[in-house]
Amino acid sequence: MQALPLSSIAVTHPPAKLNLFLELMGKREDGYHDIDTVMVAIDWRDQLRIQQSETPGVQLAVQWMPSLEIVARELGVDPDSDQGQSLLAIPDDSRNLVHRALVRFAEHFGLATGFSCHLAKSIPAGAGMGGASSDAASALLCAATLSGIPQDHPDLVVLAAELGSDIPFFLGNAATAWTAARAQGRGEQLTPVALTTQLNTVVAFPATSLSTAKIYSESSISDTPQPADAFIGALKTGDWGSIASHMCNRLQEPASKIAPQIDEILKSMWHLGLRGCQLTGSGSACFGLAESAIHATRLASQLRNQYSAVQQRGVRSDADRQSLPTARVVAASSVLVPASIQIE
Ligand SMILES: C[C@@](CO)(OP(=O)(O)O)[C@H](O)COP(=O)(O)OP(=O)(O)OC[C@H]1O[C@@H](n2ccc(N)nc2=O)[C@H](O)[C@@H]1O
Ligand SMILES: Nc1ncnc2c1ncn2[C@@H]1O[C@H](COP(=O)(O)OP(=O)(O)O)[C@@H](O)[C@H]1O
Repeated sequence: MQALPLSSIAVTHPPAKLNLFLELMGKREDGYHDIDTVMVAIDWRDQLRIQQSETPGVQLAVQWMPSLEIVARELGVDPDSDQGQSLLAIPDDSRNLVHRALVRFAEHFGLATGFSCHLAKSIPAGAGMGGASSDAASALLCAATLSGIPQDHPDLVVLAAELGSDIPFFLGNAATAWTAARAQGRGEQLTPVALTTQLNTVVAFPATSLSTAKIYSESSISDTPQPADAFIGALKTGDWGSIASHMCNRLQEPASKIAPQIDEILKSMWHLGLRGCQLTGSGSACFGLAESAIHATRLASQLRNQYSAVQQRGVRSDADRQSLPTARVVAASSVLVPASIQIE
């Protein structure tokens, strides 16, 4: 394969993920936990545009979609406040996983050229939705396409696992078209899981970001950890009620101690009729399953109305925020077709 001309732009739409099941199997000596999790990619997506540049190095520009103001309003935060900054300020330097992924890619493959990219964020950060990991996996695949390196080059998986535990899942989702996968080890040992039905979810992101490392450090391991087998059995039936009743997330307890609004949001989701309501990953986003895509859209709109009523009453103190949380709410389905890379 040949590198594409420098004028080519690779465009793709990295999806978010939800952890339908997450159990902690044990603590490891390297500071990580052995986990058993089942993740599904959903159609809540960022947008990434990458072009090669003559000079080495990575230039990254980041913005929110549809705009910073609209996302801040949905979250009920002032974008200039400390809370707004902590939720909405996405790094555009080497702290961004896209930047790190492209630098590692260029080093590893000995490229003389660099990359210039534009990342439009929609997936909340620090939400347990894997947005940064998905962006990084897409960046590796776009860089490979532009540089004439096959998408199934085995070194890409190695680079992905070095960059973060969740990145191999997104690489597999985009490169080999799986929608759901079981992830074991620290998250990098993947087995695709066939979905027999589309899952329809409502996802709510409370206006708070949680650190993955902090949530793991506050977690505890059950005396009798349950592997994902029974959950995967339920998933294979395609019956959303049975799937919902086998879901669990061992990180929910430590996350809701740090962010009590998680419990409030889960309660309001349950009252609306969503099932299997739980935290995704290390949070703070919560989700529940709905019977159909239409049902999910209707419930998402009802939930959004509840939270916007809270915002219109002008509730702003921290205590009020906890008892009457605000959240960004989206109806999202499991993706049937992975994000392709278009060349412009
Ligand atoms: C919890 C999960 C569930 O899918 O997702 P998120 O909530 O982050 O989206 C993942 O395990 C997160 O994976 P990822 O976000 O890639 O984590 P990493 O960057 O590899 O690790 C961040 C930190 O989390 C802790 N960590 C991570 C993974 C793991 N299996 N055990 C851990 O103890 C470690 O302290 C590590 O330093
Ligand atoms: N491309 C990116 N998009 C969003 N956040 C990023 C990105 N790269 C690095 N970050 C940083 O990583 C943090 C967590 O990323 P995210 O994937 O949202 O976390 P998680 O899924 O673990 O909750 C963010 O708070 C942000 O500071």
